[in-house]
Amino acid sequence: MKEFITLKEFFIAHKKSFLLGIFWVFFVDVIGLITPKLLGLFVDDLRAGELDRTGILTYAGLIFGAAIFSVIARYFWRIYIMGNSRKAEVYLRDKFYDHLQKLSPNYFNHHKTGDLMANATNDLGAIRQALGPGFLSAVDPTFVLTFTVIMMVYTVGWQLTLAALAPMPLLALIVTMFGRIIHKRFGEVQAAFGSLTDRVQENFAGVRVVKSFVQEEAEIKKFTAENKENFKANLNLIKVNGIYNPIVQLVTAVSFLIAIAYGGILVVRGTITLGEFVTFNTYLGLMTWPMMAIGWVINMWQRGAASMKRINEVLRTLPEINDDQDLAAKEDLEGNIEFKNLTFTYPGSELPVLKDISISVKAGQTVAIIGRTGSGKSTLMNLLLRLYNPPEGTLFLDGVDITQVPLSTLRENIGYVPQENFLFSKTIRDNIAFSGDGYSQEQVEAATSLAQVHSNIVDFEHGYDTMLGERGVTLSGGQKQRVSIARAVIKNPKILILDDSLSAVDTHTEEEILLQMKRIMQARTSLIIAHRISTIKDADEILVFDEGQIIERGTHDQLLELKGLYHELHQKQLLEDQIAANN
Ligand SMILES: Nc1ncnc2c1ncn2[C@@H]1O[C@H](COP(=O)(O)OP(=O)(O)OP(=O)(O)O)[C@@H](O)[C@H]1O
Repeated sequence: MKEFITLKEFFIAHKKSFLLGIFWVFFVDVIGLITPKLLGLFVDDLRAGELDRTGILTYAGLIFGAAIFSVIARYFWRIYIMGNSRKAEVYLRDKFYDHLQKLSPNYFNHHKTGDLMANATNDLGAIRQALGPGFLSAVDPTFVLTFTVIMMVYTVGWQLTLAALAPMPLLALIVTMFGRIIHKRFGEVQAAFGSLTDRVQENFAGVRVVKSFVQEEAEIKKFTAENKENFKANLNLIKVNGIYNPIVQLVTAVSFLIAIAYGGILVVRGTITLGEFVTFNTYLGLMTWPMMAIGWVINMWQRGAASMKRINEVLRTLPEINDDQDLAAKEDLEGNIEFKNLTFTYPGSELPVLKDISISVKAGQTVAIIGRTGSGKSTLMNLLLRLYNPPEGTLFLDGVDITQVPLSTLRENIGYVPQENFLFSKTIRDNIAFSGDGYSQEQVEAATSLAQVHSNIVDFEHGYDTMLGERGVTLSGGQKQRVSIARAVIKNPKILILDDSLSAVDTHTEEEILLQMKRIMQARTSLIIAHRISTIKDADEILVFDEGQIIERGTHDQLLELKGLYHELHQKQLLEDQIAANN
């Protein structure tokens, strides 16, 4: 139960409607006690021959009136109690999503999307069930059981009441025992579902790879196996529920057996009237549901608590990358970057990916990085964006340690074109204006013109309103790259990072983009990672990376003179260009 502390603020804010919900349950349960009493009096009056037509109609009218009150009150308990559970679900889902947005990229490297989706759907559903039907089924039976036992003793005395309720401790035992098994099996259902969602999600995301490797059949088989596991887990839960409910009903039937036998004898002896016997049995009937509900409630609360625990585990994960508490307010950056003897190892890895890197970039300069794949180029940019934490004292912006620059200032001042050009399933305009709502059409077009993609966009039937992704068109690799560039430059950033962002555009377009960029980036800093020498040859400084180290550095001409790796790459690319031209 302590897991529900996460919802403390919610409970406090909504205590009034919780109390109102409880009031309406109380009201319904009190009305529920009237009907059996009326029924008993009716039987006794009928037996005594004291009822005429008006008397019968009066009883019928009273019983009907009680039913009407009960119906109205039930409507209100539903509105308050179920309504609150829905509100709690919304509150928690917002909190959960909010927290996920704050977690570092590294968290998502180690947690499966399917599991997080299961948290956001199944777990939140189980919590809602606990707070809605679970809460109702705790309050309602408590009232019903208490009031009914009092009324039973009042009507027929304690002996018959005690005798009829004798099997109830057994029921409590069964309920607790089954509760544990059900809890365990529910956990298995959750795990199986998480695994299934994970497979589906990954499969759809990688559909092109699956098809190009002709793995449809193999994937279908794997899915079928997971689906069966999911089915088995659910069936195991159904089986235990299937035994549980009849056993509970059997125990209640024993109660009735005692009530009829012993109660019948008391009527014959004249200790109680027939009407009281009817009232008592009707009360006993009222107790069946609360008795069953005890198990149901325990079950539902256990599920809810297990789900809450899983959600709490996520909520209690602190973001690895966060602003220091006593951070000086710094709202702007000039764009001076300095890496000082930086050595970096990814969290959880053993070997460093970057070794003793020292680079100094003055505001307005363009520095380019080239090197073999896996040599640590993107890692350097990840650190500059503080997607990972660099060791203290190794990375400075305008002379301030990066850990002392507020994250919002840092990221708002960087225009980043990632290697994977992820675009959202939204319109092209919305994708470009992703970093803010206030961009005008002119600003969007200026960005796309710079990125040389404006003419492509206006050629689409819906122009800037063209939907991308699952619900729309698929852009070519080069178009995607250029839309990504437009998305970064529209921010007018102090620092622009292009991570292999021109690889899919032809050399002529590349030249155009670079020329335009040079114009707007004069007072800004650019870091360009590329594999093609044509992209970087005009940079103020070019760094050649190999196995996490800078092995050569200088301008294009200086590096050619060195006759090292850069020279080798240059020769290779010249040859490739010549072959392409000949073809
Ligand atoms: N999140 C991570 N956790 C652990 N290791 C990582 C992580 N990201 C990258 N690496 C490793 O760090 C090394 C450098 O990767 P990085 O992406 O920086 O190389 P790169 O030079 O940009 O390569 P490419 O030119 O292919 O993009 C690789 O060996 C890679 O496997």
